[in-house]
Amino acid sequence: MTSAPGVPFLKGHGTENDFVIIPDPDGVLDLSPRAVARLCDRRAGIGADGVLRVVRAAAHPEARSMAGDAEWFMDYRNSDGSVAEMCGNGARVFARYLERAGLAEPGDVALATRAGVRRAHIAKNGGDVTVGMGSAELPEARDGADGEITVHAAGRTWPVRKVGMGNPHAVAFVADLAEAGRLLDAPEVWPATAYPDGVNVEFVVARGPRHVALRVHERGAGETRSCGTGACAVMVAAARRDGFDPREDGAPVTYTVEVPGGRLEITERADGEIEMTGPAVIVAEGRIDPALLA
Ligand SMILES: N[C@@H](CCC[C@H](N)C(=O)O)C(=O)O
Repeated sequence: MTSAPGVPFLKGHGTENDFVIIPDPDGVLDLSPRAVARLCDRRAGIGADGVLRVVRAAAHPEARSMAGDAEWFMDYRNSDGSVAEMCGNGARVFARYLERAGLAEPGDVALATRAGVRRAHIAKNGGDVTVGMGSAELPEARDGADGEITVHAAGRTWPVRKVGMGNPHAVAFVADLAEAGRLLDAPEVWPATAYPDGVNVEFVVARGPRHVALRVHERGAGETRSCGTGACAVMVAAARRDGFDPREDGAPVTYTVEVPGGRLEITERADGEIEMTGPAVIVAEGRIDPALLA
């Protein structure tokens, strides 16, 4: 019996942030930025916000040092082919893939990412996945000599809170999510020097006590239906705005973060660690025509 031609893939999503998953345990695939962009093209490719390549940590130069702590490396790429440090929704879908492929049991699994080792907990029977997202970096809102950081979209301007979740975020509180307009282009953040490597921008409204909703424009992907790291950045910015700081309060705080594609529960613990819980679904699997990867 001969095996079917093409490169195996799966398609999955977490709160409708969708991914092409490519198992490549030995790290032999040459996944160029062009190939990633073609895979993610919603008309000429499979279509996705990003690619999750599943590589044994020991087989990847960027992850080898983590191989003692995590067997699998999440090689995440944005839909334009660029590399990002971390993807929160992707981490849940990655864990779900490991479970489905028999590479991890329901329960705890460690994942190597470019932002470091992250620990996930996979609930039984296809239930939610929780990921330990690390702690947030919250520099002062003011950016040194450059003054206040602002974001501009649809002819309006808002101040932003700068938050690092392994990757960069600019969080703007708005009165209405529609104020940001259609977000066909990346919102402009000033000064550009505040984010030398580009930025993910979140617009946020309050929905109730410890309950917010967001829209996001992702670096390298455009407006998406959800962003896990973005939701964590928003949760921390909202918590500080509401007067919660678990490290000082000595008590955890949990927020519900609504995204266009669903909802996430996010807790900041007293030690600063942020835990995000949400769905992770695999919807299809198949084979990629090698011409698409050329
Ligand atoms: N959708 C992701 C974030 C993906 C990376 C981001 N676009 C970046 O370039 O930093 C998430 O769920 O966190």
